[in-house]
Amino acid sequence: MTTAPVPQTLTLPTPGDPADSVLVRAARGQQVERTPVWFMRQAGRSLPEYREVRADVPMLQACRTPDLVTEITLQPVRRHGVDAAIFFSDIVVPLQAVGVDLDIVAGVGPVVAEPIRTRADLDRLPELTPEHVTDIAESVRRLVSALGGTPLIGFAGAPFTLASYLVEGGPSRNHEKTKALMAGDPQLWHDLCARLAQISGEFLRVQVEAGASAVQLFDSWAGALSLDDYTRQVQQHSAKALATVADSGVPRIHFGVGTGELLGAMADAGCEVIGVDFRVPLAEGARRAGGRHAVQGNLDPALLFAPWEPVERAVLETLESGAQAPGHIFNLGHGVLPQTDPGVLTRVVELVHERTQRA
Ligand SMILES: Cc1c2[nH]c(c1CCC(=O)O)Cc1[nH]c(c(CCC(=O)O)c1C)Cc1[nH]c(c(CCC(=O)O)c1C)Cc1[nH]c(c(C)c1CCC(=O)O)C2
Repeated sequence: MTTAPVPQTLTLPTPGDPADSVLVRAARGQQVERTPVWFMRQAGRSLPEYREVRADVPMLQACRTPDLVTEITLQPVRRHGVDAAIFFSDIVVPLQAVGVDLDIVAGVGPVVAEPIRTRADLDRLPELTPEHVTDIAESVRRLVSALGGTPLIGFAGAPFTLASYLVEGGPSRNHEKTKALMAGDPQLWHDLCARLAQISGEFLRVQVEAGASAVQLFDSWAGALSLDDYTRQVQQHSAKALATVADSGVPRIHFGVGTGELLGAMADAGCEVIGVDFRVPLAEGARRAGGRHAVQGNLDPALLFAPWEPVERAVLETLESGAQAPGHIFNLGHGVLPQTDPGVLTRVVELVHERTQRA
């Protein structure tokens, strides 16, 4: 056993062109000299340097302050030497930007003051324009220049996951009000999702135009749906959000949790990479997606609390499974848990790089 490594001091900006980075090439299924690795929620409470800068600043205020967004986004890149930065923001930021009264409550998640459940409620939800999020474009531009050859991943929440927060009024285990609306008033449901697709798609476009090298659409809670409901009620709206940035040529990653039954339908929504959670082996995920997509994932984030040997074994098994897909971006099967030892994350990055390095 070696001791936990000291945080690396990676010098930014790194050399190179982010459009030609290992992350972007792996996403396109092209040859790479090593398997790229980054972690969902790599910026956040697992890092002491994050807790320090966030100490007196509410989450949404931090997301709208370019100095803080830039610093927090770069923290895990400097510390872990990951192959991509993910833009520090939240899926509810564009909703707040168009005027939805909401807050992110620590330990709970997004809480919406006036949930959207009627036609009149929907009429109060405007479309997103670039003017709503000039600070987001500014943060992205600063990051792209600070990162150099390291790609920045932009992101947005998918219509279903955003609708769940808006309709329920906050986090939900069963999504019962959302499913009741979907079944009880299909026209209102589709109109709500169409508005959310516009908002998500535009939020992605703003980030891509400011220089993001890839995007991820988070449909975190889509796994709560049957394949039939997903296909009839949700897929077309996620497809519309993803199509907004299709012409840009940046790779699109599509991810949700518990989506083993939905991977084919999510792949068909229009993406280059399918995110696979820890419940489905990557090779099987690639097969379910139709055999043409690169995969991203999928180490169980809870496993990082185990001793190093089983962690190492699982990383190697993940790499072996991922090698059978048309391309592999190493990640966790969901976000980094707040109590995770960041030293273990750094060791995972080193292990992935060491074991996959090719001449
Ligand atoms: C469902 C969802 C949300 N937000 C997001 C999703 C999709 C990803 C997923 O499935 O986890 C997306 C998100 N939220 C955040 C990021 C940052 C980038 C990164 O991955 O490093 C990303 C990509 C920051 C954040 N978003 C949030 C935090 C924690 C806030 C804090 O540090 O106080 C961070 C770093 C808050 C948030 N926001 C949301 C939740 C459930 C929570 C957690 C609440 C809690 O446990 O306190 C909604």
